[in-house]
Amino acid sequence: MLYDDVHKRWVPAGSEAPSISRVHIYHHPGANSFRVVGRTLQADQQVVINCPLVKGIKYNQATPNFHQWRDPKHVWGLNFGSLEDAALFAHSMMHALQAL
Ligand SMILES: CC(=O)N[C@@H](Cc1ccccc1Cl)C(=O)N1CCC[C@]12C=C[C@@H]1CC[C@@H](C(=O)N[C@@H]3C(=O)N4[C@@H](C=C[C@H]3C)CC[C@H]4C(=O)O)N1C2=O
Repeated sequence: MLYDDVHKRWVPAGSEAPSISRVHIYHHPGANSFRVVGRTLQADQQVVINCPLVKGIKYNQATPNFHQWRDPKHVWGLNFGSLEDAALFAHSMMHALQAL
């Protein structure tokens, strides 16, 4: 999800209706860079998030299954389908942020 600062509300990332997506953190070892990429599970595999991780990002676990962070232009929010997914993603995110 993306936070629409003008209307003060969360909106689904990507241009289509809200849908379940699979979100990965990709590591590029050569550049030691990380990127969060999410695609819808539907056939179209629309990319709904494609966010490079930069040093200093504060990953906020607002609730056990809703985590959020800011990049220069957006505030991203992930509503996890399970607490296990949330914990796993947070663990990977914290690892990435420490490696930067
Ligand atoms: C200093 C700073 O940047 N602080 C940021 C947070 C932050 C802190 C530290 C580092 C990075 C960041 Cl990102 C901040 O406070 N932000 C970032 C943008 C939005 C927000 C500002 C105001 C609103 C008020 C309510 C609250 C909110 O959105 N809560 C969620 C919520 O209302 N929802 C989502 C789920 C659960 C809730 C937890 C699912 C959909 C909707 C709903 O439940 O229907 N807000 C925020 O989080």
